[in-house]
Amino acid sequence: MTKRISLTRYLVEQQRVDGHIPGDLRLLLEVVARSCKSISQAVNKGDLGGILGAAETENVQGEVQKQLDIIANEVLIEANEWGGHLAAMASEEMDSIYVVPNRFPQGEYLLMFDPLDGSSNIDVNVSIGTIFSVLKKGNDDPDTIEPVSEQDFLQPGTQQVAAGYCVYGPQTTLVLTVGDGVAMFTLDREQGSFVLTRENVQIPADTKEFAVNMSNMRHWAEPVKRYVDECLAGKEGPRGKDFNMRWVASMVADVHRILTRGGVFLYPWDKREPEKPGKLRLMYEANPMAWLVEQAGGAATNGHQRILDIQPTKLHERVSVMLGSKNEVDRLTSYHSTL
Ligand SMILES: O=P(O)(O)OC[C@H]1O[C@](O)(COP(=O)(O)O)[C@@H](O)[C@@H]1O
Ligand SMILES: [Mg+2]
Ligand SMILES: [Mg+2]
Repeated sequence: MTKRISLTRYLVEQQRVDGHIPGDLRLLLEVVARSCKSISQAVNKGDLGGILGAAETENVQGEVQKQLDIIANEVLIEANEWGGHLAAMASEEMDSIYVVPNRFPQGEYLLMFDPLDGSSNIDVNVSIGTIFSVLKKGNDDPDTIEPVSEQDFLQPGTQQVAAGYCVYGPQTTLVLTVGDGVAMFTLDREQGSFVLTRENVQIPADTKEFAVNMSNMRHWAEPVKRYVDECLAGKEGPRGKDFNMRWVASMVADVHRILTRGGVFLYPWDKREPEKPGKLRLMYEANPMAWLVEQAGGAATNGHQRILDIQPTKLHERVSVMLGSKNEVDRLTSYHSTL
């Protein structure tokens, strides 16, 4: 029988044997994983838990919140605030940062999350997830301790010390990187623990599968139109091969498929709201996914710049996203520089 490695053991090994993460970060990630387990339980209850449907509120982005958006946000805040490893948190569902109250032990990390990604899929029983990213508070000098502010969060994705997501689908799977490749853990519901099921995940450099919301095609910029047109032209077109298309409308599920079997995911800028760089949020959607994809040998760009190099200017900053199989992302980048 093959040895089962729990998430806890994997993290201990990352800390002790490989020296990749400090003890504080390990404990923080365990709390995040426990929160995902609770969210998974709430998600699984569905109608039985009375938690489906919209809440009567909007988030800072003007999107109608679902009850589960709010529940997942509360689970993450409540579980993490007393853990002792965090200075502050930020979420898609909160206008500004949440500073850990000083009645709780303080830590040096900053946790950001999209508590429930793919909200439009909650009520129709399609995969959804939680995305998270961990940064270190910039100022470590104990003599000049300043209160944590939004400014502390505005670090490029290259500064992440851990990132991942948990997808609530037919299985609940937590996917994680601490900068040492990508590992996947499946929730064993009977045992109540995450078990390592894939290590050293690799995205093939080439693919025949793309993911994009085609209904927006008429709004896209020329380079994206060209790329998708060429995929659609199939064997008879310049690519000389047929492509398949998938669009779950939950970024977690689409990225999970790409990490599992390759592909390319696009949520590009479009002219419906030309002043916004894109729909997805840089800090807690694009950055963690971009790091996971790069750690698996793929690439992630906004068309002009590597996503992880973008210097954020605000917490809820948006970004155009193209990520996945490296050769496809490189092709998209080249189309942006020539058109
Ligand atoms: O409905 P659209 O326009 O295709 O958008 C789908 C995209 O929006 C998102 O749902 C945004 O996430 P939230 O549900 O967290 O707002 C992505 O997960 C997904 O890729
Ligand atoms: Mg989201
Ligand atoms: Mg969300």
